[in-house]
Amino acid sequence: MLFHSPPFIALLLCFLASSLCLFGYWSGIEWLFRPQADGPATNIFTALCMLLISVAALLRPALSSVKWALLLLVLIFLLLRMSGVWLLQQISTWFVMPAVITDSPLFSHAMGLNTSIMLLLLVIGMGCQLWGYLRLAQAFSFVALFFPLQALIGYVYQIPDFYAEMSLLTVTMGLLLILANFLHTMQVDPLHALMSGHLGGRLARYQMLFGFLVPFALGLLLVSSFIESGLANRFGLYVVALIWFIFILVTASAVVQDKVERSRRKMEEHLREMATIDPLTKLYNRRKLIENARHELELSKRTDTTMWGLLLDVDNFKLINDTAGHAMGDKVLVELARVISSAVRKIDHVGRIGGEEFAIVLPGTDRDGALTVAENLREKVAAMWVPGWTDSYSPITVSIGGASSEGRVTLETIYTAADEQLYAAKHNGRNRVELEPDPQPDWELARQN
Ligand SMILES: Nc1nc2c(ncn2[C@@H]2O[C@H](COP(=O)(O)OP(=O)(O)OP(=O)(O)O)[C@@H](O)[C@H]2O)c(=O)[nH]1
Repeated sequence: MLFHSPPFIALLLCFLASSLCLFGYWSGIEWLFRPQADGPATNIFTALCMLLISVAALLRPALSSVKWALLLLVLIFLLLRMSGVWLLQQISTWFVMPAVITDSPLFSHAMGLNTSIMLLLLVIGMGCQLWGYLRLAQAFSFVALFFPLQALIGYVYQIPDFYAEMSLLTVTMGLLLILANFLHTMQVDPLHALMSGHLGGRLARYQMLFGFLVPFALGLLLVSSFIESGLANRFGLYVVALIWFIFILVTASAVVQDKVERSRRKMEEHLREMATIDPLTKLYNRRKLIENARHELELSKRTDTTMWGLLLDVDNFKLINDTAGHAMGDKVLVELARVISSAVRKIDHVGRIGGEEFAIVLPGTDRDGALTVAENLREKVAAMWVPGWTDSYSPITVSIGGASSEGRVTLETIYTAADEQLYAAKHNGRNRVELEPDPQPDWELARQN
């Protein structure tokens, strides 16, 4: 399961790379800490800091005090390095390192300044992350990205000033830690907007890719002439600045676009809700219920099953309005909707199709099932408690009429039959359920006519 988590893989790789690097120092295997012969090496403290940071990030969130302690240790190393403290250089000589390394003219006690700044930004970013300031954490990682990116361009363009003492190994580990930090803070903007699956995000990702590749590739074509003219440094800086500028521009536009898209989606959702949901009871409105019922009818024809339709009407509802006011009537309707919804199955459809009239569609149900549901509903409504009405006046009751889809082809005929049963329930004294005893098929009705 852990291997499905990208930050875990990035952190593990960083952990392994830094461990191997330290092992290289200990065992005298130079290529483990100096990936290019005669090129810059990953300093022993850089490897140690990378190791501590990756361990801190890999630890479970519950071990936050250990995480803080490790980060603090790294911070102390970095501050000592940046203030040029002699002590740090001395400490490195205490490490048991083969003389072949320490005697080499290429051996350096000091971590490169660009590496120190990158690590400092990463540590601060991780601290923000632990504190819960994810956006700030992301911003620090974003700025930290500048250093390995600049070094990488330096390596490709062969401008030593650009990578200075940052080895390719340090570049890789730095990129892995930045990637892990990004993945940890993915749920907040601007990264969230950049990674969004919607059009804005997708477009921004392409823009980002080309915004990097195009200046980078053009620079690669032109850099040799600049090296000859001695202006390679300035040209390299121009390319890095250009890439950075494009990154910022694309990120900002992705955030704005994402915001616009989010509000558009919200509006669409609102409109869809308005078109299908009854605002008072939050049940389906008449239109949507009819649409669902038609769909269920077609399905029942295909699967050769029976569907039942119930019509439910509040008894003497006018009395509630006239006695306790319209607001009380609304309150009763809302409570009624809650009771009906909780009394039916998830696959049933409930809608408010008129003032105090509700309809329930019961797919795959026979007469006994429909009767059980209808009686259960009637009883539940009669036991319903609405403060201000049932405690002062009378219980609320409903009349229910029902008809089945058996032998019927259209929804209208089911509705008419159910309405007749509802009328009968009202006529026979209210607070009653009347279901058609023997649904008459259309062809029989036609024959009778
Ligand atoms: N509070 C409230 N009242 C509504 C709403 N829609 C319709 N009504 C009222 O519901 C009442 C329906 O009254 P009638 O059709 O006479 O039915 P009834 O009083 O329930 O009588 P029976 O159905 O015969 O038992 C009317 O007074 C409508 O104004 C609504 O959304 N809120």
